[in-house]
Amino acid sequence: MTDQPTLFDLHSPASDLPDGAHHRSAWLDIAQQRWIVAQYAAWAKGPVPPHSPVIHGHPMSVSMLCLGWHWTPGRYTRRAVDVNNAPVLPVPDWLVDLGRRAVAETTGDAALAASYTPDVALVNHYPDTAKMGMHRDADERSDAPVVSLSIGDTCRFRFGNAETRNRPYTDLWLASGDLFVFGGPARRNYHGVTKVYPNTGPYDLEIHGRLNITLRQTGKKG
Ligand SMILES: O=C(O)CCC(=O)C(=O)O
Ligand SMILES: [Fe+2]
Repeated sequence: MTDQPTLFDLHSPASDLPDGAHHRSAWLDIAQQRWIVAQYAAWAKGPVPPHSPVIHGHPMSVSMLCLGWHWTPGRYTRRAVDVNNAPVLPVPDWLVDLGRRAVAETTGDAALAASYTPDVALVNHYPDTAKMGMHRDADERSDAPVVSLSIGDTCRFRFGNAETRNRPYTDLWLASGDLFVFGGPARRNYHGVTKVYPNTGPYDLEIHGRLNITLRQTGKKG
């Protein structure tokens, strides 16, 4: 029990975050979260099922579902080259709209929000013991922000600096419905998920573990 987040931990000060990184708690209400879980169930039926990408010979502990473009380490392709070579589903318009609202509300930059057109969504499902090592989202040519939505179990999220996987970094807790946006000077900062806290999500969501959606703009043409 000692490694469960305490009430104090859950209110980690957002002011610790570097410029360009923003955290909004409970940004999605429970009805929106439930609806997104239902969309996930539909996406997971295919044509490309969730899969664990292999990095340096090791499968990731998360299972990933891609919309818009398929991600494999280092590149985006239209077909799921490492799964079944089927074309991935498009990014739905409601998700693009949600991304624009997220950018507008966190950055206050209306022009940036209006031009934000995420063409890929990576949907990661974290079972109880899954983690994601410190990495940079660096396979996109565009500097447009990354918008991240969390649903289900709470995780400990580590947001660091652009140079190394090590300190300085900020640990914060992403709970169900939370929004995290990183762009501008923080767009290439290292980040990762160091722990998921089992059974901490809303009891009435039809998902076990944690779901995270990141929206990105690849900068790729057609
Ligand atoms: O699960 C998260 O909160 C972060 C996911 C992430 O960093 C990624 O998909 O690149
Ligand atoms: Fe990432």
